[in-house]
Amino acid sequence: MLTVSGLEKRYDDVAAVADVSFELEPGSLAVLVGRSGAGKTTLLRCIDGLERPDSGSIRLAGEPLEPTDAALVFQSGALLDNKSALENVLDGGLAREPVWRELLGWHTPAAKRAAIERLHAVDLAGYADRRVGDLSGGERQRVGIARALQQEPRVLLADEPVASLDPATARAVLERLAAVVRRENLIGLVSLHQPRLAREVADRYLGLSDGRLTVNETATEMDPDRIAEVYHG
Ligand SMILES: Nc1ncnc2c1ncn2[C@@H]1O[C@H](COP(=O)(O)OP(=O)(O)OP(=O)(O)O)[C@@H](O)[C@H]1O
Repeated sequence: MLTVSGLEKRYDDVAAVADVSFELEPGSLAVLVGRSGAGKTTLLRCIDGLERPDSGSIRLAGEPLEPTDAALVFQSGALLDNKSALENVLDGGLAREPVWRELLGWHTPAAKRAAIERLHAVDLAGYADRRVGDLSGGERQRVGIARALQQEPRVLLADEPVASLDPATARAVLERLAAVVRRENLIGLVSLHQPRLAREVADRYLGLSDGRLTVNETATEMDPDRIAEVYHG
């Protein structure tokens, strides 16, 4: 269980995240919704350890969440175009390897095997040697997911992971992400701007408004009108 309690992050006089508390279960995908500026990115960055909250706590199974417990899916634009899909995925795991390996860019056979499995998990089994710059937007985004999985996270986070994709590709990428979360019993939290896609993958909705948590409901508790309201209100 991921337990966020009383989380607060301020930028000068703006509370980007204000007294936010919720719990998320392993094996389920929560969709984070809210208008532009509601605090979604800030919340995801706090959980990933990229921002230091001003107060509150983030715990995993009762222990403080370590930075290596969570991985944020890289935006596809942040991948290295001149490297292969496999190399981009392997780079995701570098933080877990000794510094000398990181400096030399050497990877163990076990890390390579794991990276190939990650590519397989996102339906890119035959793409290991393909240059990322030559892949489609949806394929690139799936490399981004595989790269995050290479960190062996228990919490998988993504900020607008399908924003730049056409609807059919966006659905395929999200379905793959949801399948991995469920199969590997991860705690998934993804911000999404598209209500229709959210309906297809969400196990739970978390809604932010001016930094405050205004929605925390399971997908089965939410009727379609309410989902529309959450997105527009
Ligand atoms: N580094 C920063 N310095 C100052 N203010 C910031 C910073 N990052 C975010 N903010 C402010 O915090 C609030 C929340 O921003 P955040 O990016 O978390 O919202 P968001 O819901 O992710 O928005 P969007 O959907 O547009 O990405 C906004 O008022 C924003 O201007």
